[in-house]
Amino acid sequence: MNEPLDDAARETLKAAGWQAVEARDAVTKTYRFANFVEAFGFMTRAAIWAEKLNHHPEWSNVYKTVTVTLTTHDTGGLTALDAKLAAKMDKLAGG
Ligand SMILES: C[C@H](O)[C@H](O)[C@H]1CNC2=NC(N)=NC(=O)C2=N1
Repeated sequence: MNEPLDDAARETLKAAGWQAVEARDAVTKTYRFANFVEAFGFMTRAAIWAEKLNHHPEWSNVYKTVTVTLTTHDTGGLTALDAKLAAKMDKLAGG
């Protein structure tokens, strides 16, 4: 779980719309929802999963958009935990 993410898993993230962040080993995605309640509902559900996985996003919300950055702080880069949380968030966002 704590090894750097392999190339295949990085490709999977890219294909799912997660973009590489410049100057650090992280990925980012902006979700756009119908309204603020949908956006905040997503964050609430994602937060419960993040706590369950003990893996937490860097994120921000402006009205109906939620911008998420994922990386593993303990290792300073992407790991399987980020791939797992990314997939979970995509599912919760309906994607
Ligand atoms: C002690 C605890 O397991 C760690 O601080 C966890 C909590 N959540 C985390 N979240 C993320 N994104 N990266 C981490 O390295 C991390 N570490």
